[in-house]
Amino acid sequence: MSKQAFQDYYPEELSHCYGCGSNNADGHQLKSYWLDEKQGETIARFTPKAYHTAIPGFVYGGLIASLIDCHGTGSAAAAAYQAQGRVIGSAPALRFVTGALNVNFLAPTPMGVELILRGKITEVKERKVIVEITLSADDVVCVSGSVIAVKMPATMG
Ligand SMILES: CCCCCCCC(=O)SCCNC(=O)CCNC(=O)[C@H](O)C(C)(C)COP(=O)(O)OP(=O)(O)OC[C@H]1O[C@@H](n2cnc3c(N)ncnc32)[C@H](O)[C@@H]1OP(=O)(O)O
Repeated sequence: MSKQAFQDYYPEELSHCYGCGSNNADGHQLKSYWLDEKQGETIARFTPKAYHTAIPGFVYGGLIASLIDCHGTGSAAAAAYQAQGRVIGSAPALRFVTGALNVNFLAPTPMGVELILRGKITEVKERKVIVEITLSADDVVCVSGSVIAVKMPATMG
């Protein structure tokens, strides 16, 4: 696993994201890493707080969607650097936003355990990266999803 999170390379001015920005004290501050860079596999971990409850004992689906979203866009940025043979974080910055987010809730996600997000890069183009993601709790895949990440338009930053 890589030591530094992809989000740690985001510049200060782009680190306010509710899902993964280190400058957002009220956000989730999700951190994503390479699990196996050669295979295009990434990982993130998150333990929901009590207020992330949907029904007592189970995690709110909107939280799960945002974790998949940010693990996807972070993984996309890392994959884009990799595809260009560049060191992650080097200038000019490569940043991705969500073009499309698909989430399938396969089984209820229990509260009280660490959730594991695994990403697999399935397509890398100059302006678009697709990441397939699963979310597991206690080794059970509770959610699958995908993110179509598109290079951040100049109008956004
Ligand atoms: C910096 C870190 C930030 C972390 C971000 C965290 C995640 C977020 O919450 S981001 C905020 C939510 N997202 C947004 O607000 C984005 C708003 N949308 C936009 O700005 C634009 O529609 C944008 C950038 C997604 C696409 O722009 P557009 O000019 O249409 O892209 P374009 O260059 O034509 O398309 C590139 C590729 O993406 C595909 N694509 C674009 N949008 C979509 C979509 N909605 N669904 C599927 N595919 C899409 C195109 O088909 C094209 O694919 P291909 O190359 O295979 O033909």
